[in-house]
Amino acid sequence: MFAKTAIKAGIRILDDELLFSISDSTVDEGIEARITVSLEALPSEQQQEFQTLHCPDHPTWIPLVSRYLANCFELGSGASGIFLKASRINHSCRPNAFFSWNLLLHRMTIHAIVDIPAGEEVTVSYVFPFFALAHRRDVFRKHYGFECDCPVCCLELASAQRSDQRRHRIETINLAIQECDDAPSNNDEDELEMVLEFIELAKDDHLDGQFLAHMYSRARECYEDRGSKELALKYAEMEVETNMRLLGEDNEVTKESARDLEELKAVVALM
Ligand SMILES: C[S@@+](CC[C@H](N)C(=O)[O-])C[C@H]1O[C@@H](n2cnc3c(N)ncnc32)[C@H](O)[C@@H]1O
Repeated sequence: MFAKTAIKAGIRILDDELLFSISDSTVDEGIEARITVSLEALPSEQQQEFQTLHCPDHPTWIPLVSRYLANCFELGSGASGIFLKASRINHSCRPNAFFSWNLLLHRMTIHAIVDIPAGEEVTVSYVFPFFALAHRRDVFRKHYGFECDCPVCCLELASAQRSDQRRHRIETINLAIQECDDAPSNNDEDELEMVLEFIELAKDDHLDGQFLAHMYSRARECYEDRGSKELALKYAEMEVETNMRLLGEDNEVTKESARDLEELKAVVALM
C-alpha cells in the first residue's frame, strides 16, 4: 500500500471492517477447524475475497491456516481477525504507520506515526518493533513464512549493528521491567531508570509505537510515586500525545489516558 498524497503524522489512514475472527488464535491442532467454522459462516462472495489474500508457502501449515496466520491481526484476549484492506499492508522494522483494534468502533484503525511523503510505502510492524534482529527473523520465519527485506534489515553492516545493539538493550530492559511487576519489592528508582533508558534508546532508533505510550505511562507512575508531580505531568502529556497520534481520540485507551492527564493537571494546579 502506497501513499497517493502526503499524509501527516496522526492521520487515520484506514478504518477497516472486520471480515471474520476467531476467538482463540493458538496455533494448535484445532486452529484449522476454528478458521473453517468462522470463514464458512460468511457469504460465498466474502469467502472468495479471503482467498485473494496473500498465502505464503509454509512447510507445515495447510494453505487455509497459512493464509489466515499471514494476514490476521490480534484483537486482544487471544482473538484475531481478518481485514481485507489492512491485511494488504507490508511490514517494516521501522514502520511509518500503526495498527490498532478500536473496541469502541469495532474497526481496525491504521494511523500515520510520522509524516509520510506521497509515493512512500505505508508499513506497519507485525511484531514489537523493538525486538532484536534474530528475534524478529525467528518470528517472521515461523509465523509469517518470509524473510524481511525492509530498509532496516537492508542497512549497511555498521548501521545495522548499531540499531541491533539498541534493540538488544531495549529487549533486556523490557524483560527487567516486566520482572519489576512480578517482584513488586524491587526498587522504584531502578524501574524509573530502566524506563527512561528504554525511552531514550527507542527514540535513538526512531522507533515509535504504543509500547512508548506504555513506557511514558510507567514513567508518570514512577514520578507520581516519588511526589514529582510536574515530571509526572510531562510524561502524562507525552502519553496522551502518543495515543492521540497512534490510536485517535475515539479510542478507549486514549480517552482513559486523557482522563488521567486531566486529573493530574487538577492536582498540580492545587500545589
Ligand atoms: C499481510 S501480507 C502483506 C500484503 C502482501 N504483500 C500482499 O501483497 O497481499 C504479509 C506478507 O507480505 C510479505 N511481506 C510483508 N512485509 C514484508 C517484508 N518486510 N519483507 C518481505 N516480505 C514481506 C510476506 O510475504 C508476508 O507473508
